[in-house]
Amino acid sequence: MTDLSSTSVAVSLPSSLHSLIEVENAAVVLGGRTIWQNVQLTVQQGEFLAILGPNGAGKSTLLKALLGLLPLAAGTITVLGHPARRGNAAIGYVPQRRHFEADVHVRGRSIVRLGLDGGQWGFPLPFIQRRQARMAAARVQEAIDLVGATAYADRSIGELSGGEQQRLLIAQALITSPQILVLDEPLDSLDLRNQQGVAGVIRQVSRETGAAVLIVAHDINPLLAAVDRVVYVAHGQVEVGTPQAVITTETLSRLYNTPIEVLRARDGCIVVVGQPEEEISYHAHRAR
Ligand SMILES: Nc1ncnc2c1ncn2[C@@H]1O[C@H](COP(=O)(O)OP(=O)(O)OP(=O)(O)O)[C@@H](O)[C@H]1O
Repeated sequence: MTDLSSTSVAVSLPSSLHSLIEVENAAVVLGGRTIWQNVQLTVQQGEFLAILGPNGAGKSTLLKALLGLLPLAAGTITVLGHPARRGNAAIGYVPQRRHFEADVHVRGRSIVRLGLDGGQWGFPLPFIQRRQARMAAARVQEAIDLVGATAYADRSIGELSGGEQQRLLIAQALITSPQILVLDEPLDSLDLRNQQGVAGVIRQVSRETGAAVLIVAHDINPLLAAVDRVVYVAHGQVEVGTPQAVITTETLSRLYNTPIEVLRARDGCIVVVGQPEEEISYHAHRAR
Protein backbone atom coordinates (compact mmCIF):
# COMPACT_ATOMS: atom_id res chain seq x y z
CA MET A 1 0.00 0.00 0.00
CA THR A 2 1.20 3.48 -0.80
CA ASP A 3 2.28 5.53 2.19
CA LEU A 4 0.24 8.71 2.11
CA SER A 5 1.58 10.09 5.37
CA SER A 6 3.29 12.83 3.40
CA THR A 7 1.34 14.78 0.80
CA SER A 8 4.53 15.96 -0.87
CA VAL A 9 5.46 14.55 -4.27
CA ALA A 10 8.89 16.12 -4.01
CA VAL A 11 11.94 14.14 -2.87
CA SER A 12 14.19 16.10 -0.55
CA LEU A 13 17.73 16.61 -1.76
CA PRO A 14 20.52 15.55 0.58
CA SER A 15 23.58 17.73 0.97
CA SER A 16 25.68 15.55 -1.33
CA LEU A 17 24.87 13.51 -4.42
CA HIS A 18 24.85 9.74 -4.12
CA SER A 19 24.41 6.81 -6.48
CA LEU A 20 20.86 5.63 -7.02
CA ILE A 21 21.71 2.94 -9.58
CA GLU A 22 24.85 0.88 -9.98
CA VAL A 23 25.22 -1.50 -12.92
CA GLU A 24 28.28 -3.74 -12.78
CA ASN A 25 29.36 -5.86 -15.76
CA ALA A 26 25.75 -6.62 -16.58
CA ALA A 27 24.60 -8.75 -19.50
CA VAL A 28 21.17 -9.85 -20.73
CA VAL A 29 20.54 -12.85 -22.96
CA LEU A 30 17.11 -13.24 -24.63
CA GLY A 31 16.16 -16.16 -26.82
CA GLY A 32 19.74 -17.40 -26.71
CA ARG A 33 21.09 -14.06 -28.01
CA THR A 34 23.24 -11.67 -25.98
CA ILE A 35 21.44 -8.35 -26.22
CA TRP A 36 24.24 -6.42 -24.46
CA GLN A 37 27.06 -7.21 -22.09
CA ASN A 38 29.79 -5.66 -19.93
CA VAL A 39 27.50 -2.77 -19.05
CA GLN A 40 28.90 -0.39 -16.45
CA LEU A 41 26.69 2.47 -15.32
CA THR A 42 26.33 4.58 -12.22
CA VAL A 43 23.42 7.01 -11.95
CA GLN A 44 23.50 9.84 -9.43
CA GLN A 45 20.61 11.68 -7.86
CA GLY A 46 19.13 14.33 -10.15
CA GLU A 47 20.98 13.10 -13.25
CA PHE A 48 19.24 13.17 -16.63
CA LEU A 49 20.29 10.32 -18.93
CA ALA A 50 19.13 9.72 -22.49
CA ILE A 51 19.27 6.11 -23.70
CA LEU A 52 19.91 6.11 -27.44
CA GLY A 53 20.55 3.59 -30.18
CA PRO A 54 18.99 1.95 -33.22
CA ASN A 55 15.81 -0.17 -33.24
CA GLY A 56 16.21 -3.49 -31.47
CA ALA A 57 19.54 -2.52 -29.86
CA GLY A 58 18.31 -3.26 -26.34
CA LYS A 59 17.25 0.11 -24.91
CA SER A 60 13.94 -1.12 -23.51
CA THR A 61 15.71 -4.25 -22.34
CA LEU A 62 18.03 -2.03 -20.27
CA LEU A 63 15.04 -0.30 -18.65
CA LYS A 64 13.38 -3.65 -17.94
CA ALA A 65 16.56 -4.94 -16.32
CA LEU A 66 16.67 -1.83 -14.09
CA LEU A 67 13.02 -2.45 -13.19
CA GLY A 68 13.83 -6.05 -12.24
CA LEU A 69 11.58 -7.39 -14.99
CA LEU A 70 14.35 -9.38 -16.69
CA PRO A 71 17.02 -11.64 -15.21
CA LEU A 72 20.67 -10.83 -15.83
CA ALA A 73 22.89 -13.41 -17.50
CA ALA A 74 25.88 -11.83 -15.78
CA GLY A 75 26.75 -8.97 -13.42
CA THR A 76 24.58 -7.04 -10.99
CA ILE A 77 22.17 -4.13 -10.93
CA THR A 78 21.74 -2.34 -7.62
CA VAL A 79 18.91 0.15 -7.14
CA LEU A 80 19.02 2.24 -3.97
CA GLY A 81 21.37 -0.27 -2.39
CA HIS A 82 19.35 -3.40 -3.22
CA PRO A 83 19.24 -5.79 -6.17
CA ALA A 84 16.87 -4.55 -8.90
CA ARG A 85 13.40 -5.88 -8.13
CA ARG A 86 9.95 -5.82 -9.65
CA GLY A 87 7.42 -3.35 -8.21
CA ASN A 88 9.92 -0.97 -6.65
CA ALA A 89 7.91 2.13 -5.70
CA ALA A 90 11.11 4.18 -5.76
CA ILE A 91 10.99 3.93 -9.56
CA GLY A 92 8.32 5.73 -11.56
CA TYR A 93 7.85 4.07 -14.95
CA VAL A 94 6.23 5.39 -18.09
CA PRO A 95 6.10 2.41 -20.49
CA GLN A 96 6.43 2.55 -24.26
CA ARG A 97 3.58 3.56 -26.57
CA ARG A 98 0.75 4.21 -24.19
CA HIS A 99 -1.94 6.16 -25.93
CA PHE A 100 -5.62 6.57 -25.16
CA GLU A 101 -8.13 6.46 -27.99
CA ALA A 102 -10.82 9.13 -28.37
CA ASP A 103 -13.53 6.87 -26.90
CA VAL A 104 -11.76 6.48 -23.54
CA HIS A 105 -13.93 8.59 -21.21
CA VAL A 106 -11.85 8.62 -18.05
CA ARG A 107 -10.79 11.91 -16.51
CA GLY A 108 -7.10 12.72 -16.72
CA ARG A 109 -7.08 13.17 -12.95
CA SER A 110 -8.35 9.58 -12.50
CA ILE A 111 -5.55 8.28 -14.72
CA VAL A 112 -3.01 10.06 -12.51
CA ARG A 113 -4.63 8.64 -9.38
CA LEU A 114 -4.24 5.08 -10.71
CA GLY A 115 -0.56 5.55 -9.92
CA LEU A 116 -1.47 5.11 -6.25
CA ASP A 117 -1.27 1.31 -6.38
CA GLY A 118 -3.90 1.17 -9.10
CA GLY A 119 -6.43 2.78 -6.76
CA GLN A 120 -6.08 -0.09 -4.26
CA TRP A 121 -5.35 2.19 -1.33
CA GLY A 122 -7.75 2.81 1.56
CA PHE A 123 -8.69 1.54 5.02
CA PRO A 124 -11.92 0.03 6.32
CA LEU A 125 -12.64 2.77 8.89
CA PRO A 126 -14.67 5.59 7.26
CA PHE A 127 -12.89 8.49 8.99
CA ILE A 128 -9.50 7.10 7.92
CA GLN A 129 -10.85 6.57 4.41
CA ARG A 130 -11.88 10.22 4.25
CA ARG A 131 -8.47 11.34 5.46
CA GLN A 132 -6.75 9.02 3.01
CA ALA A 133 -8.96 10.32 0.20
CA ARG A 134 -8.07 13.95 1.03
CA MET A 135 -4.37 13.14 1.12
CA ALA A 136 -4.58 11.18 -2.11
CA ALA A 137 -6.41 14.03 -3.82
CA ALA A 138 -3.72 16.47 -2.64
CA ARG A 139 -0.99 14.15 -3.91
CA VAL A 140 -2.71 13.80 -7.28
CA GLN A 141 -3.09 17.57 -7.58
CA GLU A 142 0.55 18.12 -6.71
CA ALA A 143 1.70 15.68 -9.41
CA ILE A 144 -0.63 17.35 -11.93
CA ASP A 145 0.77 20.77 -10.99
CA LEU A 146 4.34 19.47 -11.35
CA VAL A 147 3.78 18.55 -15.00
CA GLY A 148 1.72 21.67 -15.73
CA ALA A 149 -1.47 19.74 -16.57
CA THR A 150 -3.93 21.51 -14.28
CA ALA A 151 -5.85 23.18 -17.12
CA TYR A 152 -6.96 19.89 -18.70
CA ALA A 153 -6.71 17.31 -15.88
CA ASP A 154 -10.50 17.11 -15.54
CA ARG A 155 -11.17 16.42 -19.22
CA SER A 156 -11.53 12.91 -20.70
CA ILE A 157 -8.08 11.50 -21.40
CA GLY A 158 -9.20 10.28 -24.85
CA GLU A 159 -9.93 13.80 -26.08
CA LEU A 160 -6.54 15.19 -25.02
CA SER A 161 -3.60 15.65 -27.38
CA GLY A 162 -0.66 13.24 -27.33
CA GLY A 163 1.47 15.75 -25.44
CA GLU A 164 -1.24 16.37 -22.85
CA GLN A 165 -1.75 12.61 -22.37
CA GLN A 166 1.99 12.16 -21.99
CA ARG A 167 2.19 14.82 -19.28
CA LEU A 168 -0.60 13.09 -17.33
CA LEU A 169 1.15 9.70 -17.66
CA ILE A 170 4.32 11.31 -16.30
CA ALA A 171 2.24 12.70 -13.41
CA GLN A 172 0.94 9.15 -12.78
CA ALA A 173 4.53 7.89 -12.59
CA LEU A 174 5.39 10.70 -10.15
CA ILE A 175 2.61 9.94 -7.70
CA THR A 176 4.71 7.68 -5.46
CA SER A 177 7.46 10.32 -5.19
CA PRO A 178 9.94 8.16 -7.11
CA GLN A 179 13.64 8.79 -6.73
CA ILE A 180 14.14 7.42 -10.24
CA LEU A 181 11.95 8.20 -13.23
CA VAL A 182 12.19 5.78 -16.15
CA LEU A 183 10.50 6.68 -19.43
CA ASP A 184 10.41 4.54 -22.56
CA GLU A 185 10.15 6.77 -25.64
CA PRO A 186 7.81 9.34 -24.07
CA LEU A 187 8.44 11.72 -26.98
CA ASP A 188 7.46 9.16 -29.61
CA SER A 189 4.78 10.44 -32.01
CA LEU A 190 4.82 13.98 -30.59
CA ASP A 191 5.56 16.97 -32.81
CA LEU A 192 8.78 18.89 -32.23
CA ARG A 193 7.15 21.59 -30.10
CA ASN A 194 5.53 18.97 -27.85
CA GLN A 195 8.74 16.92 -27.70
CA GLN A 196 10.56 19.96 -26.39
CA GLY A 197 7.69 20.78 -24.05
CA VAL A 198 7.52 17.29 -22.52
CA ALA A 199 11.33 17.08 -22.31
CA GLY A 200 11.31 20.43 -20.50
CA VAL A 201 8.65 19.18 -18.07
CA ILE A 202 10.71 16.07 -17.28
CA ARG A 203 13.86 18.16 -16.74
CA GLN A 204 11.94 20.59 -14.51
CA VAL A 205 10.46 17.72 -12.45
CA SER A 206 13.94 16.25 -12.03
CA ARG A 207 15.28 19.60 -10.81
CA GLU A 208 12.39 20.15 -8.42
CA THR A 209 12.27 16.63 -6.96
CA GLY A 210 15.88 15.48 -7.29
CA ALA A 211 14.73 12.39 -9.17
CA ALA A 212 17.18 10.80 -11.61
CA VAL A 213 15.75 10.43 -15.11
CA LEU A 214 16.45 7.68 -17.65
CA ILE A 215 14.67 8.35 -20.89
CA VAL A 216 14.74 6.19 -24.01
CA ALA A 217 14.67 8.24 -27.19
CA HIS A 218 15.30 7.84 -30.89
CA ASP A 219 15.91 11.52 -31.45
CA ILE A 220 18.34 13.24 -29.12
CA ASN A 221 17.40 16.55 -30.72
CA PRO A 222 14.76 17.72 -28.23
CA LEU A 223 16.68 16.34 -25.24
CA LEU A 224 20.18 17.71 -25.62
CA ALA A 225 19.43 20.95 -23.78
CA ALA A 226 18.42 18.87 -20.74
CA VAL A 227 20.63 15.81 -20.84
CA ASP A 228 23.67 15.23 -18.59
CA ARG A 229 24.89 11.99 -20.17
CA VAL A 230 23.88 9.62 -22.91
CA VAL A 231 23.81 5.82 -22.77
CA TYR A 232 24.36 4.68 -26.35
CA VAL A 233 23.30 1.07 -27.02
CA ALA A 234 24.39 -0.53 -30.31
CA HIS A 235 25.54 -3.95 -31.47
CA GLY A 236 25.65 -5.46 -27.99
CA GLN A 237 27.78 -2.66 -26.57
CA VAL A 238 26.85 0.22 -24.32
CA GLU A 239 28.80 3.48 -24.27
CA VAL A 240 28.16 6.00 -21.50
CA GLY A 241 29.31 9.60 -21.34
CA THR A 242 28.48 13.19 -22.12
CA PRO A 243 26.95 13.85 -25.54
CA GLN A 244 30.20 15.57 -26.52
CA ALA A 245 32.18 12.43 -25.61
CA VAL A 246 29.84 9.79 -27.04
CA ILE A 247 28.27 11.39 -30.11
CA THR A 248 31.56 11.55 -31.98
CA THR A 249 32.86 10.14 -35.27
CA GLU A 250 35.20 7.77 -33.44
CA THR A 251 32.75 6.40 -30.88
CA LEU A 252 29.78 5.95 -33.20
CA SER A 253 31.96 4.40 -35.94
CA ARG A 254 33.25 1.92 -33.38
CA LEU A 255 29.80 1.14 -31.96
CA TYR A 256 28.20 0.67 -35.40
CA ASN A 257 31.33 -0.95 -36.85
CA THR A 258 30.93 1.20 -39.94
CA PRO A 259 32.13 4.71 -40.86
CA ILE A 260 29.91 7.34 -39.23
CA GLU A 261 30.59 11.04 -39.45
CA VAL A 262 29.59 13.49 -36.75
CA LEU A 263 29.61 17.14 -37.80
CA ARG A 264 29.24 20.07 -35.44
CA ALA A 265 27.78 23.29 -36.77
CA ARG A 266 28.76 26.71 -35.49
CA ASP A 267 25.40 27.13 -33.76
CA GLY A 268 26.04 23.99 -31.69
CA CYS A 269 24.00 21.57 -33.82
CA ILE A 270 25.42 18.09 -34.38
CA VAL A 271 24.75 16.27 -37.64
CA VAL A 272 25.33 12.50 -37.70
CA VAL A 273 25.84 11.06 -41.18
CA GLY A 274 25.90 7.40 -42.18
CA GLN A 275 24.03 5.55 -39.43
CA PRO A 276 22.89 2.22 -40.94
CA GLU A 277 19.39 2.71 -39.53
CA GLU A 278 18.90 6.10 -41.14
CA GLU A 279 21.29 7.72 -43.54
CA ILE A 280 21.24 11.16 -41.95
CA SER A 281 20.02 12.16 -38.54
CA TYR A 282 20.27 15.53 -36.94
CA HIS A 283 21.20 16.02 -33.32
CA ALA A 284 20.79 19.61 -32.25
CA HIS A 285 23.29 20.32 -29.56
CA ARG A 286 23.07 23.35 -27.40
CA ALA A 287 25.89 24.38 -25.11
CA ARG A 288 24.81 23.69 -21.51
N1 LIG B 1 11.40 -12.09 -24.79
C1 LIG B 1 12.28 -11.98 -25.79
N2 LIG B 1 12.85 -13.05 -26.34
C2 LIG B 1 13.75 -12.96 -27.34
N3 LIG B 1 14.17 -11.77 -27.83
C3 LIG B 1 13.64 -10.66 -27.31
C4 LIG B 1 12.68 -10.69 -26.26
N4 LIG B 1 12.35 -9.42 -25.93
C5 LIG B 1 13.07 -8.63 -26.75
N5 LIG B 1 13.85 -9.35 -27.56
C6 LIG B 1 14.78 -8.85 -28.58
O1 LIG B 1 15.77 -8.11 -27.90
C7 LIG B 1 16.23 -7.07 -28.75
C8 LIG B 1 16.19 -5.76 -27.98
O2 LIG B 1 14.86 -5.36 -27.82
P1 LIG B 1 14.49 -3.94 -27.18
O3 LIG B 1 13.00 -3.84 -27.15
O4 LIG B 1 15.23 -3.79 -25.91
O5 LIG B 1 15.11 -2.94 -28.26
P2 LIG B 1 15.00 -1.36 -28.33
O6 LIG B 1 16.39 -0.85 -28.47
O7 LIG B 1 14.21 -0.84 -27.21
O8 LIG B 1 14.22 -1.22 -29.72
P3 LIG B 1 13.18 -0.12 -30.27
O9 LIG B 1 13.95 1.13 -30.45
O10 LIG B 1 12.76 -0.72 -31.57
O11 LIG B 1 12.06 -0.02 -29.28
C9 LIG B 1 15.35 -7.06 -29.98
O12 LIG B 1 16.05 -7.70 -31.03
C10 LIG B 1 14.15 -7.91 -29.56
O13 LIG B 1 13.60 -8.59 -30.65
